[in-house]
Amino acid sequence: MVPPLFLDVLPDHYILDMCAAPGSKTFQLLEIIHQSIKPGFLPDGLVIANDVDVQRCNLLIHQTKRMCSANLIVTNHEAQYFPSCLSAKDFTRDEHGELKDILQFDRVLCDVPCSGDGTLRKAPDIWRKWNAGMGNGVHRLQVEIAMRGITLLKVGGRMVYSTCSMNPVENEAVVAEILRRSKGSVELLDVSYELPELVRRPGLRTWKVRDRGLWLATYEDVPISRRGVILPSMFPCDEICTSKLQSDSLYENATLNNSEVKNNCSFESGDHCVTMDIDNTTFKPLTMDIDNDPKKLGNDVTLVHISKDAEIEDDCKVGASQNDLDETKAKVSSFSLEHCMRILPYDQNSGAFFIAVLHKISSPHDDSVKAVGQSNRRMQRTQRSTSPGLGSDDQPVVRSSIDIPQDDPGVVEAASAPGPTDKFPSVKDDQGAVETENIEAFDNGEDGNLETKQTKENLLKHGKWRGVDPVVFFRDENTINSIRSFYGISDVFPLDSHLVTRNCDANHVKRIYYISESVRDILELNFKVGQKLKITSLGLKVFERQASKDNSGTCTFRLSSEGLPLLLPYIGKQILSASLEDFRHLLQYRTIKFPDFVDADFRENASTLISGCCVIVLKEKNKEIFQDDSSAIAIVCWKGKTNLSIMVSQLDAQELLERLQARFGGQRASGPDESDASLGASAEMEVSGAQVAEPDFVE
Ligand SMILES: C[S@@+](CC[C@H](N)C(=O)[O-])C[C@H]1O[C@@H](n2cnc3c(N)ncnc32)[C@H](O)[C@@H]1O
Repeated sequence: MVPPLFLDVLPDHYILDMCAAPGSKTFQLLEIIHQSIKPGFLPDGLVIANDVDVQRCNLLIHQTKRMCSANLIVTNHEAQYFPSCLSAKDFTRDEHGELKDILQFDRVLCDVPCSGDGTLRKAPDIWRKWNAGMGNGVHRLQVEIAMRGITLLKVGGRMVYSTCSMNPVENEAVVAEILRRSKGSVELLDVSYELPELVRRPGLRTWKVRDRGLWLATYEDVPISRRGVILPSMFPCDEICTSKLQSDSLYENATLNNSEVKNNCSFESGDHCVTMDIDNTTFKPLTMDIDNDPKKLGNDVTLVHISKDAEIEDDCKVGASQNDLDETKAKVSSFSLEHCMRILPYDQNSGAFFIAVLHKISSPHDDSVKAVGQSNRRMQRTQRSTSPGLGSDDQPVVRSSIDIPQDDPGVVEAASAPGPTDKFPSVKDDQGAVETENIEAFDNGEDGNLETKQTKENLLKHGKWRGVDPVVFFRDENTINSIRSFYGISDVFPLDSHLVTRNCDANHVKRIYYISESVRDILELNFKVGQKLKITSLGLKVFERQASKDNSGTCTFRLSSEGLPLLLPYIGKQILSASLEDFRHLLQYRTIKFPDFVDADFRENASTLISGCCVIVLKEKNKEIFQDDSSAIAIVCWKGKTNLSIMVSQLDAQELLERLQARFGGQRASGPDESDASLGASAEMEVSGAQVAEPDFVE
């Protein structure tokens, strides 16, 4: 997947994947932070993978299990209200004046929900379902999520905004709105030199908005009745504006007049936007002459030439009457949106998708904090008095997974119509604002505001999220010591304060998870601020309670397969190496009686292990055990009175057998499933001298 590749991720980065499920990009991000790390070590960074849909979160947890990462937290929030965990009461600043104790990220991936028209190739039913309203319907949410991402981004950090749509309303319009709102503290990066092998096309700087069969060139063309649905930010510029910083010939013939704001300009003429001296009746807008010759596209992203007085080339005339097109002239965005990337299916046989790479240059200025907060409140008051109410449009309504009570004023505000001079309305950005902090300048509200009515309702009294098991540090010393001693886990490997469970009752803990230092820091911050993070899953499952038929002398917690790669280099007891032949037999027959092992030494050593969980490592190159080799293959087993059984699922065992075959060759191994079915599942089979027997642990 391409978007994560533009994030320029390092192993020590704190990364937020805002809309992460089903997790293919999260997986990639985890791979990147882990890739240069030695076995038994963890990167300093972490990934927080968030999704509003709890079922999709579960899918993500399942998908990312294969990464065996202790550096992952999965959360379940509406991304636009993702908490920054700032405790308004007791925040502090470090020596550089940066806020401490606040959740901010080096990298943010903002792979937002979109209309998905770029996935047509693999989802052909989109041909039937698609309509222009789909893009218009998600634009607001996309901006809100992206703005939240910018707020949560550290100064100097990078955010990638991506969709799998080609609709400019979901793409360039969102990026332009981010730049407009951030007033110079965020820049759109030109990454044409990064990933040169990727064929990409430049972002658009001009487009029209389609609504109910009409092509709309400016917000002024939007019928009053549609202004709750079609927003100013959907247009290249919701005023006739261009950047005074842009001194190139593109705009040199335009008469710039900083003092005049015409055309119901809805936002302040700041650093990035000045108005042109125009008259609505006589003005011929600057238009773009986009060279669409595919041969000249590709890596060259500086394709946009603007010729004064040229007519807009509207490449999407289907359904638009010529009148529509003649009467409305599309505006040109003042931002360098050509730095965005459009990836088209036929350039390199992929899906179509859009990527913009943003860089946070500075914290927003204090005055912009007030301006944004005040203008939103002003706007909301206007809306309260002018709102036509819900249900007045035919666009898809974007709702969160959390049911919003009908009487919630925020919802009415969100769906109501902004007046022509209103900025883009934001839901619930008005509750208890603390206007003194820079962090909220980009915000739909600062942390206190983000704890919306809905989330407060879901956060029960004692810092516990409804429907989610609490996260608790596992500090039961007796159990930790018994685990350490049973498996001979080296003191070098820290267990204290790295183990968590999802059960407050230490006596009934079933699973214990290992968390990296970075995850632990976030968790401690989360406790400090009253558990604002709704954590669905975290860390790496390392130990599981295991009942056995004979409990004498054994440890009540077995090792988990997921956690084994991390613990392997530190395990000193209950570990043996087996020859390829015996290892294969174990995988094939799952339980083998000691006399049936081929290697006499292994037979002897296995029978003298303490009953209970143990680890069998595949012996290679005559080395006895080489646990700290990243290519070491090991499985969790159970030593019974008379036999050894693997604690690996049938499917995983089969996959491992296939990998062994690919790596070492030899006959393709078949599991008992593929053997003579007439023997029956309970029958003892003799294949290559190995016998299937009953395991001694309770499954
Ligand atoms: C394009 S998909 C993300 C794909 C994902 N990044 C991947 O690579 O597998 C968009 C995701 O956004 C989630 N979503 C929709 N609205 C959301 C919101 N308000 N906050 C967070 N996630 C949201 C959807 O559940 C969906 O999983």
